[in-house]
Amino acid sequence: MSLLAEPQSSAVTVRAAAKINLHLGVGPVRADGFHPLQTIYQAIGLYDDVTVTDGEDWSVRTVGDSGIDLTAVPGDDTNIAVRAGLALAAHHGLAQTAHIEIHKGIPVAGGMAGGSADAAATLVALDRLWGLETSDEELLAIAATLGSDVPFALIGGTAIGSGRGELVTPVPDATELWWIVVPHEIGLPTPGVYRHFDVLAERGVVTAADPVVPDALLDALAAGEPAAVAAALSNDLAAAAYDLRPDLVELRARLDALGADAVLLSGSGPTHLVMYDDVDRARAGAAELTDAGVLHWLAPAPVAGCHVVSLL
Ligand SMILES: C[C@](O)(CO)[C@H](O)COP(=O)(O)OP(=O)(O)OC[C@H]1O[C@@H](n2ccc(N)nc2=O)[C@H](O)[C@@H]1O
Ligand SMILES: Nc1ncnc2c1ncn2[C@@H]1O[C@H](COP(=O)(O)OP(=O)(O)OP(=O)(O)O)[C@@H](O)[C@H]1O
Repeated sequence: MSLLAEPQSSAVTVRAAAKINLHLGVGPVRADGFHPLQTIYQAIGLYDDVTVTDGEDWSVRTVGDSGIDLTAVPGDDTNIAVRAGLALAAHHGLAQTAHIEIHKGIPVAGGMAGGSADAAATLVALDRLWGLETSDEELLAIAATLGSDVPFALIGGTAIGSGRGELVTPVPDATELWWIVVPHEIGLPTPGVYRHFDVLAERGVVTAADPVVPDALLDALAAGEPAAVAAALSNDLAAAAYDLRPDLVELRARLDALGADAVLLSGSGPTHLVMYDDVDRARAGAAELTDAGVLHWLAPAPVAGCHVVSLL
Protein backbone atom coordinates (compact mmCIF):
# COMPACT_ATOMS: atom_id res chain seq x y z
CA MET A 1 0.00 0.00 0.00
CA SER A 2 1.32 3.48 -0.87
CA LEU A 3 0.89 6.17 1.75
CA LEU A 4 1.50 9.89 2.01
CA ALA A 5 3.56 11.19 4.94
CA GLU A 6 2.58 14.51 6.52
CA PRO A 7 5.36 17.04 5.63
CA GLN A 8 7.12 18.26 8.80
CA SER A 9 8.69 21.36 7.17
CA SER A 10 8.29 23.32 3.94
CA ALA A 11 11.97 23.24 2.91
CA VAL A 12 15.01 21.39 4.23
CA THR A 13 18.59 22.06 3.12
CA VAL A 14 21.32 19.48 3.79
CA ARG A 15 25.03 20.02 3.12
CA ALA A 16 27.23 17.13 1.94
CA ALA A 17 30.99 17.16 1.52
CA ALA A 18 33.25 15.88 -1.25
CA LYS A 19 35.39 12.83 -0.52
CA ILE A 20 38.95 11.96 -1.30
CA ASN A 21 40.68 8.59 -0.99
CA LEU A 22 43.88 8.86 1.06
CA HIS A 23 44.45 5.23 0.16
CA LEU A 24 42.71 3.38 -2.67
CA GLY A 25 43.63 -0.30 -2.76
CA VAL A 26 41.90 -2.13 -5.64
CA GLY A 27 41.73 -5.91 -6.08
CA PRO A 28 40.89 -8.15 -9.05
CA VAL A 29 37.46 -7.56 -10.62
CA ARG A 30 34.62 -9.59 -8.99
CA ALA A 31 31.99 -11.65 -10.79
CA ASP A 32 29.48 -8.77 -10.38
CA GLY A 33 31.81 -6.36 -12.22
CA PHE A 34 32.81 -4.42 -9.09
CA HIS A 35 36.31 -4.39 -7.60
CA PRO A 36 37.06 -5.26 -3.98
CA LEU A 37 38.44 -2.19 -2.23
CA GLN A 38 40.27 -1.26 0.92
CA THR A 39 40.14 2.51 0.91
CA ILE A 40 40.58 5.30 3.43
CA TYR A 41 38.04 8.00 2.75
CA GLN A 42 38.40 11.55 4.03
CA ALA A 43 35.64 14.18 3.72
CA ILE A 44 36.97 17.56 2.57
CA GLY A 45 35.45 21.02 2.72
CA LEU A 46 33.96 21.35 -0.76
CA TYR A 47 30.20 21.08 -0.54
CA ASP A 48 26.98 20.49 -2.43
CA ASP A 49 23.81 21.84 -0.78
CA VAL A 50 20.57 20.01 -1.48
CA THR A 51 17.20 21.64 -0.74
CA VAL A 52 14.00 19.59 -0.85
CA THR A 53 10.45 20.91 -0.96
CA ASP A 54 7.09 19.31 -1.57
CA GLY A 55 6.39 18.71 -5.28
CA GLU A 56 3.52 17.36 -7.39
CA ASP A 57 5.99 15.07 -9.13
CA TRP A 58 9.71 14.33 -8.91
CA SER A 59 11.79 17.20 -10.30
CA VAL A 60 15.37 18.40 -9.96
CA ARG A 61 17.26 21.60 -10.79
CA THR A 62 20.98 22.11 -10.44
CA VAL A 63 22.96 25.33 -10.15
CA GLY A 64 26.69 25.55 -9.56
CA ASP A 65 29.53 27.63 -8.15
CA SER A 66 31.73 29.40 -10.65
CA GLY A 67 34.06 26.91 -12.36
CA ILE A 68 31.67 23.96 -11.96
CA ASP A 69 30.60 22.49 -15.31
CA LEU A 70 27.01 21.27 -15.02
CA THR A 71 26.68 19.92 -18.57
CA ALA A 72 26.76 16.24 -17.52
CA VAL A 73 24.31 16.60 -14.61
CA PRO A 74 20.93 15.09 -15.59
CA GLY A 75 17.80 17.20 -15.12
CA ASP A 76 15.48 14.18 -15.07
CA ASP A 77 14.79 11.05 -13.00
CA THR A 78 18.24 9.63 -13.82
CA ASN A 79 19.78 12.24 -11.50
CA ILE A 80 21.11 10.24 -8.55
CA ALA A 81 19.37 12.65 -6.15
CA VAL A 82 15.97 11.71 -7.60
CA ARG A 83 16.97 8.04 -7.47
CA ALA A 84 17.76 8.56 -3.77
CA GLY A 85 14.34 10.12 -3.19
CA LEU A 86 12.59 7.26 -4.97
CA ALA A 87 14.57 4.71 -2.94
CA LEU A 88 13.67 6.38 0.38
CA ALA A 89 9.98 6.61 -0.56
CA ALA A 90 9.95 2.96 -1.69
CA HIS A 91 11.67 1.85 1.52
CA HIS A 92 8.82 3.38 3.54
CA GLY A 93 6.06 2.43 1.06
CA LEU A 94 5.29 6.10 0.42
CA ALA A 95 3.78 7.64 -2.72
CA GLN A 96 5.39 10.99 -1.88
CA THR A 97 7.25 13.09 -4.48
CA ALA A 98 9.44 16.18 -4.06
CA HIS A 99 11.33 18.96 -5.83
CA ILE A 100 15.11 18.83 -5.35
CA GLU A 101 17.41 21.84 -5.80
CA ILE A 102 21.14 21.09 -5.93
CA HIS A 103 23.76 23.79 -5.44
CA LYS A 104 27.04 22.27 -6.60
CA GLY A 105 30.42 23.18 -5.19
CA ILE A 106 31.89 19.72 -5.96
CA PRO A 107 33.31 19.23 -9.46
CA VAL A 108 31.26 16.86 -11.67
CA ALA A 109 32.84 13.54 -12.76
CA GLY A 110 35.95 14.61 -10.88
CA GLY A 111 36.51 11.54 -8.71
CA MET A 112 35.21 13.42 -5.67
CA ALA A 113 31.84 11.68 -5.35
CA GLY A 114 29.73 14.75 -6.07
CA GLY A 115 26.75 12.71 -7.24
CA SER A 116 27.10 10.46 -4.20
CA ALA A 117 27.08 13.55 -1.97
CA ASP A 118 23.82 14.68 -3.58
CA ALA A 119 22.25 11.26 -3.07
CA ALA A 120 23.25 11.14 0.59
CA ALA A 121 22.08 14.72 1.21
CA THR A 122 18.74 13.97 -0.45
CA LEU A 123 18.18 10.94 1.81
CA VAL A 124 18.80 13.02 4.94
CA ALA A 125 16.80 16.02 3.69
CA LEU A 126 13.72 14.03 2.66
CA ASP A 127 13.85 11.98 5.84
CA ARG A 128 13.57 15.28 7.70
CA LEU A 129 10.99 16.87 5.35
CA TRP A 130 8.72 13.85 5.70
CA GLY A 131 9.44 13.25 9.40
CA LEU A 132 10.38 9.61 8.80
CA GLU A 133 13.13 9.17 11.42
CA THR A 134 14.80 6.44 9.37
CA SER A 135 17.54 4.74 11.42
CA ASP A 136 21.21 5.27 10.53
CA GLU A 137 21.51 1.56 9.64
CA GLU A 138 18.59 1.80 7.22
CA LEU A 139 19.93 5.01 5.64
CA LEU A 140 23.35 3.37 5.16
CA ALA A 141 21.71 0.31 3.56
CA ILE A 142 19.62 2.45 1.17
CA ALA A 143 22.74 4.53 0.40
CA ALA A 144 24.67 1.38 -0.56
CA THR A 145 22.04 0.51 -3.19
CA LEU A 146 22.60 3.91 -4.84
CA GLY A 147 26.39 3.78 -5.22
CA SER A 148 29.57 2.52 -3.57
CA ASP A 149 30.57 5.99 -2.30
CA VAL A 150 27.13 7.04 -0.98
CA PRO A 151 27.36 5.51 2.55
CA PHE A 152 30.60 7.43 3.21
CA ALA A 153 28.96 10.66 2.05
CA LEU A 154 26.44 10.18 4.87
CA ILE A 155 29.01 9.79 7.64
CA GLY A 156 31.94 12.00 6.51
CA GLY A 157 35.04 12.44 8.67
CA THR A 158 37.63 9.77 7.95
CA ALA A 159 36.70 6.11 7.45
CA ILE A 160 37.79 2.76 6.09
CA GLY A 161 35.76 1.65 3.07
CA SER A 162 35.70 -2.05 2.26
CA GLY A 163 33.58 -4.42 0.13
CA ARG A 164 33.11 -2.34 -3.03
CA GLY A 165 33.56 0.77 -0.88
CA GLU A 166 30.07 0.72 0.65
CA LEU A 167 30.99 -0.81 4.04
CA VAL A 168 32.22 2.10 6.12
CA THR A 169 33.95 2.18 9.51
CA PRO A 170 34.95 5.55 11.02
CA VAL A 171 38.60 5.80 12.18
CA PRO A 172 40.37 8.29 14.47
CA ASP A 173 41.95 11.20 12.58
CA ALA A 174 43.90 13.82 14.54
CA THR A 175 45.24 15.61 11.45
CA GLU A 176 44.14 19.09 10.33
CA LEU A 177 45.00 19.11 6.66
CA TRP A 178 44.56 21.62 3.83
CA TRP A 179 43.99 20.35 0.30
CA ILE A 180 44.24 22.39 -2.88
CA VAL A 181 41.73 20.79 -5.23
CA VAL A 182 42.67 21.14 -8.91
CA PRO A 183 39.84 20.03 -11.23
CA HIS A 184 40.20 19.33 -14.92
CA GLU A 185 37.75 20.64 -17.51
CA ILE A 186 37.45 17.17 -19.11
CA GLY A 187 35.86 14.63 -16.73
CA LEU A 188 36.97 11.00 -16.44
CA PRO A 189 34.08 8.50 -16.07
CA THR A 190 34.72 6.07 -13.20
CA PRO A 191 33.68 2.78 -14.94
CA GLY A 192 36.19 3.37 -17.77
CA VAL A 193 39.05 3.86 -15.29
CA TYR A 194 38.20 0.60 -13.49
CA ARG A 195 38.01 -1.19 -16.87
CA HIS A 196 41.42 0.17 -17.84
CA PHE A 197 42.79 -0.96 -14.47
CA ASP A 198 41.71 -4.51 -15.50
CA VAL A 199 43.43 -4.15 -18.88
CA LEU A 200 46.67 -3.00 -17.23
CA ALA A 201 46.40 -5.82 -14.67
CA GLU A 202 46.01 -8.38 -17.49
CA ARG A 203 49.09 -6.93 -19.17
CA GLY A 204 50.99 -7.12 -15.88
CA VAL A 205 51.50 -3.33 -15.78
CA VAL A 206 49.67 -3.08 -12.42
CA THR A 207 49.08 -5.76 -9.78
CA ALA A 208 45.49 -6.47 -8.75
CA ALA A 209 46.19 -8.26 -5.46
CA ASP A 210 43.62 -8.59 -2.68
CA PRO A 211 43.67 -5.12 -1.10
CA VAL A 212 44.76 -4.71 2.52
CA VAL A 213 44.00 -2.09 5.19
CA PRO A 214 46.98 0.31 5.27
CA ASP A 215 48.12 0.21 8.91
CA ALA A 216 50.88 2.82 8.49
CA LEU A 217 48.34 5.36 7.21
CA LEU A 218 45.83 4.58 9.97
CA ASP A 219 48.57 5.00 12.61
CA ALA A 220 49.69 8.31 11.07
CA LEU A 221 46.11 9.64 11.02
CA ALA A 222 45.43 8.58 14.61
CA ALA A 223 48.71 10.17 15.77
CA GLY A 224 48.10 13.36 13.75
CA GLU A 225 51.42 13.07 11.89
CA PRO A 226 51.04 14.78 8.51
CA ALA A 227 54.51 13.81 7.23
CA ALA A 228 53.73 10.15 7.83
CA VAL A 229 50.28 10.62 6.23
CA ALA A 230 51.95 12.18 3.17
CA ALA A 231 54.37 9.25 2.90
CA ALA A 232 51.55 6.70 3.11
CA LEU A 233 49.14 8.16 0.49
CA SER A 234 48.44 5.83 -2.46
CA ASN A 235 45.97 5.31 -5.30
CA ASP A 236 45.85 2.05 -7.29
CA LEU A 237 43.70 3.72 -9.99
CA ALA A 238 46.30 6.41 -10.71
CA ALA A 239 48.26 4.35 -13.28
CA ALA A 240 45.06 3.61 -15.23
CA ALA A 241 43.87 7.23 -15.11
CA TYR A 242 47.24 8.63 -16.27
CA ASP A 243 47.48 5.98 -19.00
CA LEU A 244 44.04 6.99 -20.30
CA ARG A 245 44.81 10.69 -20.00
CA PRO A 246 48.52 11.47 -20.58
CA ASP A 247 47.65 15.21 -20.45
CA LEU A 248 47.15 14.76 -16.70
CA VAL A 249 50.81 13.73 -16.25
CA GLU A 250 51.88 17.19 -17.37
CA LEU A 251 49.51 18.86 -14.89
CA ARG A 252 50.77 16.54 -12.16
CA ALA A 253 54.37 17.63 -12.82
CA ARG A 254 53.34 21.30 -12.43
CA LEU A 255 51.68 20.50 -9.12
CA ASP A 256 54.68 18.48 -7.89
CA ALA A 257 56.77 21.62 -8.51
CA LEU A 258 54.76 23.53 -5.86
CA GLY A 259 56.80 21.74 -3.19
CA ALA A 260 53.72 20.76 -1.12
CA ASP A 261 53.69 17.87 1.36
CA ALA A 262 52.15 15.56 -1.25
CA VAL A 263 50.25 15.44 -4.55
CA LEU A 264 47.57 12.79 -5.12
CA LEU A 265 45.12 11.90 -7.87
CA SER A 266 41.59 11.95 -6.46
CA GLY A 267 39.87 8.53 -6.77
CA SER A 268 39.37 7.76 -10.45
CA GLY A 269 40.54 11.29 -11.40
CA PRO A 270 40.92 13.66 -13.19
CA THR A 271 40.98 15.98 -10.14
CA HIS A 272 44.35 16.38 -8.37
CA LEU A 273 44.84 17.08 -4.66
CA VAL A 274 47.76 18.98 -3.22
CA MET A 275 48.32 18.42 0.51
CA TYR A 276 49.59 20.88 3.13
CA ASP A 277 49.61 20.63 6.92
CA ASP A 278 49.74 24.42 7.28
CA VAL A 279 47.17 26.93 6.04
CA ASP A 280 49.71 29.69 5.24
CA ARG A 281 51.78 27.39 3.04
CA ALA A 282 48.55 26.15 1.44
CA ARG A 283 47.50 29.75 0.71
CA ALA A 284 50.92 30.47 -0.82
CA GLY A 285 50.58 27.37 -3.05
CA ALA A 286 47.07 28.44 -4.05
CA ALA A 287 48.33 31.95 -4.88
CA GLU A 288 50.95 30.43 -7.22
CA LEU A 289 48.20 28.55 -9.03
CA THR A 290 46.08 31.72 -9.25
CA ASP A 291 49.05 33.54 -10.84
CA ALA A 292 49.47 30.67 -13.30
CA GLY A 293 45.74 30.81 -14.19
CA VAL A 294 45.05 27.28 -12.85
CA LEU A 295 41.49 26.84 -11.48
CA HIS A 296 41.51 25.46 -7.93
CA TRP A 297 39.80 25.52 -4.54
CA LEU A 298 41.29 25.31 -1.05
CA ALA A 299 39.57 22.94 1.39
CA PRO A 300 40.20 21.81 4.98
CA ALA A 301 39.88 18.18 6.07
CA PRO A 302 38.52 16.18 7.70
CA VAL A 303 35.00 17.66 7.82
CA ALA A 304 31.58 16.37 8.86
CA GLY A 305 29.21 14.25 6.79
CA CYS A 306 25.66 15.25 5.80
CA HIS A 307 24.06 17.80 8.09
CA VAL A 308 21.01 20.04 8.02
CA VAL A 309 21.94 23.69 7.40
CA SER A 310 18.43 25.15 7.04
CA LEU A 311 14.97 24.07 8.08
CA LEU A 312 11.93 26.18 7.18
C1 LIG B 1 36.53 5.55 -7.53
C2 LIG B 1 35.75 5.66 -6.25
O1 LIG B 1 35.17 6.96 -6.15
C3 LIG B 1 36.68 5.48 -5.05
O2 LIG B 1 36.05 5.78 -3.84
C4 LIG B 1 34.62 4.65 -6.17
O3 LIG B 1 35.13 3.33 -6.21
C5 LIG B 1 33.54 4.84 -7.21
O4 LIG B 1 32.35 4.82 -6.52
P1 LIG B 1 30.94 5.19 -7.22
O5 LIG B 1 31.13 6.26 -8.24
O6 LIG B 1 29.96 5.38 -6.11
O7 LIG B 1 30.69 3.85 -8.00
P2 LIG B 1 29.34 3.08 -8.31
O8 LIG B 1 28.31 4.06 -8.77
O9 LIG B 1 29.03 2.15 -7.20
O10 LIG B 1 29.84 2.22 -9.54
C6 LIG B 1 30.09 2.81 -10.81
C7 LIG B 1 30.96 1.86 -11.60
O11 LIG B 1 32.32 1.90 -11.11
C8 LIG B 1 32.90 0.62 -11.11
N1 LIG B 1 33.26 0.24 -9.72
C9 LIG B 1 32.84 0.96 -8.65
C10 LIG B 1 33.21 0.60 -7.36
C11 LIG B 1 34.01 -0.54 -7.21
N2 LIG B 1 34.41 -0.95 -5.98
N3 LIG B 1 34.41 -1.26 -8.28
C12 LIG B 1 34.05 -0.89 -9.55
O12 LIG B 1 34.44 -1.54 -10.50
C13 LIG B 1 31.87 -0.32 -11.74
O13 LIG B 1 32.15 -0.33 -13.12
C14 LIG B 1 30.56 0.40 -11.48
O14 LIG B 1 29.58 0.08 -12.43
N1 LIG C 1 23.44 14.82 -8.90
C1 LIG C 1 24.43 14.51 -9.77
N2 LIG C 1 25.58 15.21 -9.75
C2 LIG C 1 26.58 14.90 -10.61
N3 LIG C 1 26.52 13.92 -11.52
C3 LIG C 1 25.40 13.18 -11.57
C4 LIG C 1 24.31 13.46 -10.70
N4 LIG C 1 23.36 12.56 -10.97
C5 LIG C 1 23.83 11.78 -11.94
N5 LIG C 1 25.05 12.15 -12.34
C6 LIG C 1 25.89 11.47 -13.38
O1 LIG C 1 26.95 10.78 -12.71
C7 LIG C 1 28.21 11.01 -13.36
C8 LIG C 1 29.33 11.02 -12.29
O2 LIG C 1 29.15 12.13 -11.48
P1 LIG C 1 29.99 12.46 -10.16
O3 LIG C 1 30.14 13.94 -10.10
O4 LIG C 1 29.37 11.79 -8.99
O5 LIG C 1 31.37 11.76 -10.50
P2 LIG C 1 32.59 11.41 -9.61
O6 LIG C 1 32.81 12.51 -8.62
O7 LIG C 1 33.71 11.08 -10.52
O8 LIG C 1 32.07 10.13 -8.84
P3 LIG C 1 32.89 9.10 -7.96
O9 LIG C 1 34.05 9.82 -7.34
O10 LIG C 1 31.84 8.66 -6.96
O11 LIG C 1 33.27 8.03 -8.92
C9 LIG C 1 28.03 12.34 -14.06
O12 LIG C 1 28.82 12.40 -15.23
C10 LIG C 1 26.55 12.39 -14.37
O13 LIG C 1 26.29 11.89 -15.66
